[in-house]
Amino acid sequence: MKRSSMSGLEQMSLLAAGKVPPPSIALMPGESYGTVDLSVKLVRPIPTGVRLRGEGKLMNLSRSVAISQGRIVDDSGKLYAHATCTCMILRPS
Ligand SMILES: CC(C)(COP(=O)(O)OP(=O)(O)OC[C@H]1O[C@@H](n2cnc3c(N)ncnc32)[C@H](O)[C@@H]1OP(=O)(O)O)[C@@H](O)C(=O)NCCC(=O)NCCSC(=O)Cc1ccccc1
Repeated sequence: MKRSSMSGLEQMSLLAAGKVPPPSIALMPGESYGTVDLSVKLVRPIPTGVRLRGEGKLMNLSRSVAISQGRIVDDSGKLYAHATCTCMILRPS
């Protein structure tokens, strides 16, 4: 069956992958992060065959928590989905 749009899970995966810049760019050697929360809003179906762009921004970085936002847009800037992600910074003890 030929599909005309992406599933919610596919869109979420795209957003999760696109939660760029990941907190890792702000991490020191030896540090890592774990995703605590990922909130996704799918505002219109994504048709197949459309070129999309994933955009991400690190909104805030505290000692223990990184908050980033991501969005999926097409070439004209039309918004398809956006997400907010909260990650815990994990430091070696
Ligand atoms: C339907 C709603 C949740 C709410 O919209 P509303 O508050 O009623 O606002 P409004 O009417 O202003 O429309 C806003 C934009 O949405 C578009 N559109 C609206 N209805 C339909 C439709 N029946 N079919 C296609 N497109 C529709 C509409 O053209 C407009 O886009 P445009 O400005 O012309 O480019 C919308 O945000 C949406 O489809 N999100 C993505 C959901 C998704 O992909 N989930 C992934 C899992 S798949 C799933 O869940 C199954 C499912 C898929 C689609 C629908 C139902 C079930």
